[in-house]
Amino acid sequence: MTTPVDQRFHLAWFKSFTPHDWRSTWSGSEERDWMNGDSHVDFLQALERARFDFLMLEDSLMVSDTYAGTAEASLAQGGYAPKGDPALLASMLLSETRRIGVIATMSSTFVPPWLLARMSATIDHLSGGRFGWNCVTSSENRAAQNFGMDALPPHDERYERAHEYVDLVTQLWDSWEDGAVVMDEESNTYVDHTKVHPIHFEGRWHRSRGPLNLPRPPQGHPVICQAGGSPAGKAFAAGNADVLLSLPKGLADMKRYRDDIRDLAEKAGRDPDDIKVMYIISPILADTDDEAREIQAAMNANVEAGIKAQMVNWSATMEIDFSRFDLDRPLPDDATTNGHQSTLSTFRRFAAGRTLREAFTAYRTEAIEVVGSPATAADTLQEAMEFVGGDGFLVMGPTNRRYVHEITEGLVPELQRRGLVRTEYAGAQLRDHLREF
Ligand SMILES: Cc1cc2nc3c(=O)[nH]c(=O)nc-3n(C[C@H](O)[C@H](O)[C@H](O)COP(=O)(O)O)c2cc1C
Repeated sequence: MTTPVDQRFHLAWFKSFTPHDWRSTWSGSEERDWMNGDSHVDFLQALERARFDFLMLEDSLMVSDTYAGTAEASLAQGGYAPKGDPALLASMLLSETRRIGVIATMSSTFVPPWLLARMSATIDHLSGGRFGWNCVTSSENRAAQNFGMDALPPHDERYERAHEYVDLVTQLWDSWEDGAVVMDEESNTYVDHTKVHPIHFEGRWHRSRGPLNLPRPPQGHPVICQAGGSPAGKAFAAGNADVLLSLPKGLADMKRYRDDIRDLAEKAGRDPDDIKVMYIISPILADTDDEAREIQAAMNANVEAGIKAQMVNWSATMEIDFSRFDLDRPLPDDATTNGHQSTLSTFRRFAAGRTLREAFTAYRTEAIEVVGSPATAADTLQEAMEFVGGDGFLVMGPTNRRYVHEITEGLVPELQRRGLVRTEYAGAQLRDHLREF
């Protein structure tokens, strides 16, 4: 008898702790009240009812003034700042849910490793093992200047430092043996000191004596997430991450990217099945395919506003002033970044032979277009996973309640009926969800 192949894939959502969708007709009180966290709680509970693996909270550590040399456009847009601390929000959200995981972004370039190890271990304890760290090396000199540096270290050096950083953080998590807390009243011993070890870490970039001052986290090591796309970024991710957020476009690229990561992981001595590659989607859903196409057309109608928003956003992450460029000419060859290099190189390939206006009009962050009724959208996702081989999708879209429910109450039940996503959590911790299939 042959065992049926488990076709299931993973679902997660990407969000910022910002007034995310404040311009939408359907944002409700979110535009004013986002800072108290309540709407995020509702949002995460909806994702948990739909049995998502996790919510990923992005972060950046600055107010950008790259676009036209002023913070005006960036602050007016309200997309990059204001922004709250995602790890603190994660802690609140996890206390209001029971099974779903939350991954928060923290920078290996700016946060001292001992602090990061402690904060993530604390949240992992508070949540019974449902926390993850999105390990980024950060992308902006403006952020570096908030931490007393003149500029960021160069791109590839940041990944070298990050390798060492993860090694150090992992050793700190392991500095308490499992079972160090004995709570033995007879010998009046809460912690057995022979099971708690300094690490005496002496690296090229980082030093720490250790040990950490709290027991090993429930997951041992909280889940590590990464989104590197450059050669240095991919090597780092393949060696260290449990889950990858990726930017490839189209089925062939998606498959190539995943195969590449799995190869690199194997070369690093890891089981490739321990790494899940998630692809970005922004489904446009409606009762019928025609209606969904109409919504898409209406969304695309305001081209100029969309281009401006994209340029302001990328000016912030890449620290390239896109306002300098003539929209009716191609992207200049000398536009380079010390920030998101793979994002720029993907866009450069896409923009070849197009004016900037044409390129920005046609470019989408999503890996594949998902437009239609829940059944059509489910077909698209199913076919993509059959072609690529796994591992799942990261929804990046407006987080007003209406859109969230279209996904969680419309698309997900359709995927569940087809046996393509889970209907119940099998495990209690975030890594259990990721390794369930
Ligand atoms: C889905 C996704 C989410 C990301 N989130 C963040 C983030 O929250 N903070 C950050 O500084 N960088 C973030 N990045 C940028 C990545 O860490 C990385 O710098 C970028 O993908 C470019 O890869 P590279 O550094 O290897 O060139 C994200 C990238 C992707 C694709």
